[in-house]
Amino acid sequence: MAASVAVENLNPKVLKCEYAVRGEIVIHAQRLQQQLQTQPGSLPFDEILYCNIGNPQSLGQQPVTFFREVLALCDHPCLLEKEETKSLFSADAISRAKQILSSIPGRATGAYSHSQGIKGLRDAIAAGIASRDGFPANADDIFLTDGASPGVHMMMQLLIRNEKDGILCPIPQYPLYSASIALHGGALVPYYLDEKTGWGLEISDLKKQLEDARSKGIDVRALVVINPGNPTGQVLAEDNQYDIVKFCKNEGLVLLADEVYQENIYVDNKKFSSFKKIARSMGYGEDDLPLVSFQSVSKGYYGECGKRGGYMEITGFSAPVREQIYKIASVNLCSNITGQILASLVMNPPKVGDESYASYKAEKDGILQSLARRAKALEDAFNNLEGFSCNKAEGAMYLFPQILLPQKAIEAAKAAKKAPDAFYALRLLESTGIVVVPGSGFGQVPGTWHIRCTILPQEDKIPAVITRFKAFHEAFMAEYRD
Ligand SMILES: Cc1ncc(COP(=O)(O)O)c(CN[C@@H]2CONC2=O)c1O
Repeated sequence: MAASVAVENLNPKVLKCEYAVRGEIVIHAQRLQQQLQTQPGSLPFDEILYCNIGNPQSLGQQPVTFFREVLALCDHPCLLEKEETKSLFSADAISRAKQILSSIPGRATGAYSHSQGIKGLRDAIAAGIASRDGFPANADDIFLTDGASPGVHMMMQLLIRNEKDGILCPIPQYPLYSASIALHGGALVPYYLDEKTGWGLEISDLKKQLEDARSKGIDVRALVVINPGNPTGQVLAEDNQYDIVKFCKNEGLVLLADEVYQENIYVDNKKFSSFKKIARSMGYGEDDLPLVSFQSVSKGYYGECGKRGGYMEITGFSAPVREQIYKIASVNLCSNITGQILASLVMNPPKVGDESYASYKAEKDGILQSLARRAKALEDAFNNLEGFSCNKAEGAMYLFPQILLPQKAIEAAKAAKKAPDAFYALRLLESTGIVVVPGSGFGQVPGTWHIRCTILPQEDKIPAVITRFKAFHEAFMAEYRD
């Protein structure tokens, strides 16, 4: 009897979905890692260096002490009754844990919470947003989520009715968006970031793509903006943000603002401004623009990917629509409480005068300054490789260099039935153990080839990464130079 479940009879939306950040190159890397364990010395390298995913703590980054102190105390409240705790935990972590527990019904971190998240934590996050932006924020607009990803899925689920509903997405884009649009059966409407202008976003191109989609009967519902950008690392200029807000308002689009890298800014001439702040500073209020802002505990200087914390702040939607969003959130009952607590800490870190402020600030600055140095070192190294051109990583956690591959390499890739950048990434992995993601996984201007490499290997490993990468690339080019 034929298998009752086979690829042939699965949901075609699942089959259409792709997520390259953990795709074929990573799966091959995991096989090689297995081989290193069972057959040491059998490969031309002794470790796999995962530069495919923005997962800082998997590469040695340490968590922020204050955040972990508070989480530990919240998860084991009886510690707060013990005298010795005062010698092990900072006074402000103890008081913050008590404050958080008092906002949790029954002080029970093991209980389901409100489906938008614990009200007291949402109050704290709203206060943090207001302090960041200088404009009010409302706890009832906040939905705490298990990372930003589920929030993105919820909004796609809400907005996409059928294949005629389109979502404007940047190309290159973080493939959560293309994957979620595919899973929900919608249409991805691309707008190209301009590599020549440092991945700038041209409103004229947005307009052209929107009109082109509408002419084909696509009802474009929303515009996704990732700022700072993944994989491109650009930080939008404020005047560009003003234009984007105006565009969404004029065209009746929901603005989906992915701001998970808001703390990852490495250049002095750019700073992060939330789209909420931009919209409010333009005088746009609740009735002018439907805006969803996504934040996460996975990035920044905290890098707490595995704790699965984050939120979406929803403004500019009518009460009946908000009820539908609440209903979707309620189906999953609630997000995990540890992630909720951490999201409230990330948005309300120690302040000047707090006992932990000095150590917290030293940890935060140390991590961000090191990330900036690593970004610069890798950017310079890539720009010194034949055929590479790499824009500056102004923010986020990635470099996305373009590679001019020789025709012979492109033909070899074709013979291997692989995209040229995937062919390159596979050869890089097999020669050096370095795992990057092919640009094909993010989308790129047709005929151009890129790779995405994180800036996350610990700083003392960066010279070895550069040396190994350079040696591989020189050999690859010698093999395939036209
Ligand atoms: C732009 C962007 N949005 C949302 C997410 C989802 O994060 P959480 O669900 O963890 O909050 C990521 C994760 N970054 C992926 C994961 O690591 N590398 C990446 O490109 C991201 O880069």
